[in-house]
Amino acid sequence: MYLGIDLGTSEVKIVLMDQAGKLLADAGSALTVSRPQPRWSEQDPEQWWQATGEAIAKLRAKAPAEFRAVRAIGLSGQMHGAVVLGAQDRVLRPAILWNDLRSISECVELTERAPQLHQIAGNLAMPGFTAPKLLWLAHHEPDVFAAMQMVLLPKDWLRLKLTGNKVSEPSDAAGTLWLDVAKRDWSDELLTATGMRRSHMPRLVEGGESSGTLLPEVASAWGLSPEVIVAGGGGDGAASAVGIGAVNPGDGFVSLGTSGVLFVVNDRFRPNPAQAVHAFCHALPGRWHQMSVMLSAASCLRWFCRLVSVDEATLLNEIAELDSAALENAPLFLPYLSGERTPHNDPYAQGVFHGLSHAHGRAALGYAVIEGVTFGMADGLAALHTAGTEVTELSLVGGGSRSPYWAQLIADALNVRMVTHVGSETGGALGAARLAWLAANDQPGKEAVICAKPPLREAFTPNAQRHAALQPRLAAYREIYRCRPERNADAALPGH
Ligand SMILES: Nc1ncnc2c1ncn2[C@@H]1O[C@H](COP(=O)(O)OP(=O)(O)O)[C@@H](O)[C@H]1O
Ligand SMILES: O=C(CO)[C@@H](O)[C@H](O)COP(=O)(O)O
Repeated sequence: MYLGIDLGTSEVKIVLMDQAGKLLADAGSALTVSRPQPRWSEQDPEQWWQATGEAIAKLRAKAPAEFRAVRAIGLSGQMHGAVVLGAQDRVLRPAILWNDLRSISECVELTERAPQLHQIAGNLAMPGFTAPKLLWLAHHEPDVFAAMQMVLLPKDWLRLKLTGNKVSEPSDAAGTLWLDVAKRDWSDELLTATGMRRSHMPRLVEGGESSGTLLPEVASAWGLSPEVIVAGGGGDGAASAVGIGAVNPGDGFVSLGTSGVLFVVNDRFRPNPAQAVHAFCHALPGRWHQMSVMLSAASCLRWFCRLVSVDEATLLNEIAELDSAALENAPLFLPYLSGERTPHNDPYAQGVFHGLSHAHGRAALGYAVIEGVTFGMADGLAALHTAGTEVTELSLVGGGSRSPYWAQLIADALNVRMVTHVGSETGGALGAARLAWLAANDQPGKEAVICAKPPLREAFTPNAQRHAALQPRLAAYREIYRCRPERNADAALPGH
């Protein structure tokens, strides 16, 4: 048996997978995000650890005998977050998350300090990434920066709690802006630009390699053997890719989680910073990927559902009842509730409802929300096209993949066949379990078996008529962003 733990933004999700790759059980425990100042986004790592313990207890109760047979654990997690450790591995402040936008001017500074940044890291400096956060700390919390001995990514901090080892792996490390992405190793030049050294960084293993075994006290608390291996794992994008078998060049998926991701596998490092496309390492050796990232995707739906006191499934049913005239006349929505990365790299971008009238009820507004997120994905796909990447089929993963209506809308808007697989909604957790299986297995040819595509659940073929009908609305959506008000001077981010 293998466990996959995905430290998401809204939830820790854990899956139990058997030795045939079948999902036996899953469990989760919710997380909250703290926003103590505008544009800040933080979580207390202790909350991650507590939620992981709760989810483990739920999972063990569901399948006690199978749980005891776990041989290896894989980790997946929200990327880019900075967990700053001092002496004795003490956490010095709340973790600064991937959707935190405080380090805007530090991105400009970092780009000036490291002119080679785009070539080495393959990405624009964006406030969500880890390196600018540390420059911000140096400027605003110099005592914390001076006491810092190590920076860990969120899932790698969980690993420290599980194994006592400070280890990361290339797929998540690529999102720090400290990695030489082509070489899959830390870059001394980029570290120096942030006032850091290699000794501040964890050791690197590949995602399907062992990073250590469970600490005896954790093994005993969880009822597992201390010989259980913890695999390198992956950032949640790369781990989700492993979970749905997107492991060969050209394979890709769309993730509708808190964030929105369009991910395509490459056989080599293919940076294209001009379009704010991310170019990172895959969780499997010798492979990279390009990715467009929306800072708010299904989280826009959650936000709207809370505002109008309805759950997602009910709202989506109401949306499905709208006729074509109602869809054509629905308001437009810009999903930039926490700025945007691809294609704008604009932390100042804001959400908009446009074109409201007395005729609109919550279903029309709800439609506008999911359509706006879908148009954000269409922009992401256009950015990947400019970066030379073409796709004909994409898997859909994450919480948003529970809605067949939304899957069809994405197929129609992107003009790409969308598919869901068994386990699609579990996102990175399934991929983490597969990486654990890889780490615990030394059979030749194991990757083709372990990382195969899971059974197909549903396919959504693009409807040409609907694609055409959506084009004027997509054009208007793009125009509304172009009409945004002037921002202040430090909005001059690279690529913006
Ligand atoms: N039935 C549904 N249809 C569409 N979206 C849904 C549904 N149920 C939940 N969601 C959305 O899924 C999102 C959570 O997805 P998840 O992949 O768990 O996110 P994360 O990994 O960021 O924690 C929420 O924003 C929620 O609104
Ligand atoms: O910033 C990114 C990828 O670059 C996000 O994908 C985070 O990794 C958070 O993911 P979710 O919580 O939405 O799964």
